[in-house]
Amino acid sequence: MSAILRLESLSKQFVKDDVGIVALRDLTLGIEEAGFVTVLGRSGCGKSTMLNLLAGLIPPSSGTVTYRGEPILRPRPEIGYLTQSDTLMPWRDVRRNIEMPMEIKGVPAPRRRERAAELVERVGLQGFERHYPRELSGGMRRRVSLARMLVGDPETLLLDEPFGALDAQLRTDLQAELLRLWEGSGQTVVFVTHDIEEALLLGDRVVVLGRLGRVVLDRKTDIPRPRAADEMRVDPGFVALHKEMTAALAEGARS
Ligand SMILES: Nc1ncnc2c1ncn2[C@@H]1O[C@H](COP(=O)(O)OP(=O)(O)OP(=O)(O)O)[C@@H](O)[C@H]1O
Repeated sequence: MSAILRLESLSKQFVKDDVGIVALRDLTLGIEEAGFVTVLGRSGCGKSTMLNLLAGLIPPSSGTVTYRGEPILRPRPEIGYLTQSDTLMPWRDVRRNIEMPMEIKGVPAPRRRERAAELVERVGLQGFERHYPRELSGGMRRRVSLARMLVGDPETLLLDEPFGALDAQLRTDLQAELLRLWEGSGQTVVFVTHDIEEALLLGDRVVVLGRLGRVVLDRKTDIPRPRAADEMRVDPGFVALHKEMTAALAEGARS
């Protein structure tokens, strides 16, 4: 397997009030280029810590994280990261939030405008360019965050429960939009969730993490796309995978 991202014997320990908290212990995982991998795990098993390490936001306590064979020591422009909570700037409107990564890179204003307009269209926010985050719904804010992540054309996308706080219908819509944006793009996606159905509907490979990031199950799913949730729920193959994931999550919580 040619892994674009590789975690090798990775451990992460935090220190809080002089007490060590182990978040990940000895995690080894390779992520293939252009694939859609979902990482499934209960709350607290170290999923966000793993993404923060992949994003180069925090250093490992031991072990290595590499991207195309190079150690990840700081955030890289090739890797986009969509965190669980909103990090939009409240004082910037939609367009200027989307333009922000380009501003940091020093892209000239006309090019920024043009690129932001493309992204606004891709995520379906036409007409809202001059709105501020507080004037948008939760789903729209997620779209802005998605657009801001995509604006620099990252090769790899890290998404941390990006649609967790949304209602079921909106979540389904945004999942479909994400797949539409990803399909044929050649981008590598690592999508973290604690929802089994979401993991199976989106990923081609599901990695189930247990306590301290232990890999309990690592499974290629081979479910043909498109995958409609209502059809999948009655599909025997999907139901069997769902059961397998449920058992893996339960096992991960035990040990
Ligand atoms: N900055 C930090 N300082 C101290 N402890 C931390 C820090 N970040 C994470 N932890 C601890 O590391 C463990 C793993 O946390 P992490 O956020 O990675 O889990 P998670 O699987 O993403 O959880 P959730 O699904 O609830 O977001 C937890 O015990 C958490 O309290």
